[in-house]
Amino acid sequence: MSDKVFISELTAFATIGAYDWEHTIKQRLVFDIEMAWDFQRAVAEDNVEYCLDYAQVSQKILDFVENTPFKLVETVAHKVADLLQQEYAIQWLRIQLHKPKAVAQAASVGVIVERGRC
Ligand SMILES: Nc1nc2c(c(=O)[nH]1)N=C([C@H](O)[C@@H](O)CO)CN2
Repeated sequence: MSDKVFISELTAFATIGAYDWEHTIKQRLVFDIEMAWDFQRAVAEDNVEYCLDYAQVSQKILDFVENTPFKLVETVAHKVADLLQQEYAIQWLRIQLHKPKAVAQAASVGVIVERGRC
């Protein structure tokens, strides 16, 4: 199966950082996510009920990330991957998580987490 749903540049304002001062502010986290999903039934019935609903997935991530304090971007990426695999029957997913202003000289920094098989 090679059908995928993606969410690009999903932006959350989160309490995130390894240092104490970072827990007094909100910082931007940006997610690029790809998720394997078999489109067969959704296409056959042309019905969103059988889709992996990108709007619902986006809201679930934002609700979680914007209401939970984290130290590391690694923790955010792992917990979001866990959340998605618990909530949806996703066989494979890839999350690229950016913390855009964390290194002044870099366009962006962050982590990539991949789960399952495509
Ligand atoms: N691999 C990581 N390195 C760093 C992280 C992180 O979450 N993962 N975080 C920081 C600080 O929070 C930084 O973003 C702010 O100075 C440093 N390195």
